[in-house]
Amino acid sequence: MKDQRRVAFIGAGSMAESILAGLLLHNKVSPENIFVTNRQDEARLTELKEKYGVQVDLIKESLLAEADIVILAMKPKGVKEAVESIRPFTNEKQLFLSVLAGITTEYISYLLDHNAPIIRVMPNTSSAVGSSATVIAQGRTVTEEHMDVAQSLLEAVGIVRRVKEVDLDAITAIAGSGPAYIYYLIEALQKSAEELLLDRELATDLILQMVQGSVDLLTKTGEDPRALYENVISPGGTTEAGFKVLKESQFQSIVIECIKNAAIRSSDISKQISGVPL
Ligand SMILES: NC(=O)C1=CN([C@@H]2O[C@H](COP(=O)(O)OP(=O)(O)OC[C@H]3O[C@@H](n4cnc5c(N)ncnc54)[C@H](O)[C@@H]3O)[C@@H](O)[C@H]2O)C=CC1
Ligand SMILES: O=C(O)[C@@H]1CCC=N1
Repeated sequence: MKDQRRVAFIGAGSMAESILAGLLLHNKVSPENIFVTNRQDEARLTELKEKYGVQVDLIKESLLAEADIVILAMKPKGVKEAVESIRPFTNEKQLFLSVLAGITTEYISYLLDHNAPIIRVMPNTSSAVGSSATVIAQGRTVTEEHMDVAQSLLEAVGIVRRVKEVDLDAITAIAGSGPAYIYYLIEALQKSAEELLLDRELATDLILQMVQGSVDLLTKTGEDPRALYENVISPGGTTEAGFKVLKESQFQSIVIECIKNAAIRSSDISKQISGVPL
């Protein structure tokens, strides 16, 4: 069902665009009810207006006056300046969603200086095609009804799970940053195909279907990844030869380190910017 609430995006970068594109693609909110602002980049706002038909304005007062739901989508380091710039035009009836990595609901509450409900959200860029793996976590003054509103809105851009805010650093590292790691792996597969003199277009078609098919098999069988990769490895065969290199270079340990480092960064952002670790 279409949501009649008016949604204002504060920040007009790649994450804001992914979410608004997903909301429009799934007809969840009409373009007349989506308002977008940013710090000062008028050309970017015009680009979004032309591409999606959304309402844009550099002047935050009129934009905020119209909004039922405010989505904070600037970089974490810009949160103080951004929230201070909108604070006079906000009120406790508005529902705030923050997609900012590492920024706690308590800190946003402190910046707003009132008790508006704030839900911390961690989506990913697959929102643009309705395939995000999104979580929502309840801030202090958030009710179940607010959570239902956020869930229903964000389900237009993918699956939504409710979690505790304390788990956000780990989830940010896995599901928020995760697409970048998967694309990096896909790029490595493309580079291998190139070194093996395969046609790039053919290789890309095969790689993408292979990745998609692997996810489909996992999902449809409910098997452990281990059972499925063991099925692929024929003794003395090609996969075993490939795996030898992965194991020698401790591929899984490297991935685990990568995710832990991203989670530490999320927690460090909290400490550096808000000084209030959760
Ligand atoms: N890119 C991603 O895959 C994901 C990003 N996020 C979070 O989304 C947020 C935005 O990330 P991106 O879109 O990648 O960044 P971006 O750099 O593409 O966009 C940031 C936007 O915020 C605007 N902005 C900066 N200061 C502002 C101010 N004072 N008032 C209004 N707007 C202001 C900028 O003009 C720009 O439009 C970050 O906090 C990030 O942690 C969360 C999940 C995934
Ligand atoms: O790299 C970042 O900090 C953001 C948060 C998750 C994905 N991108």
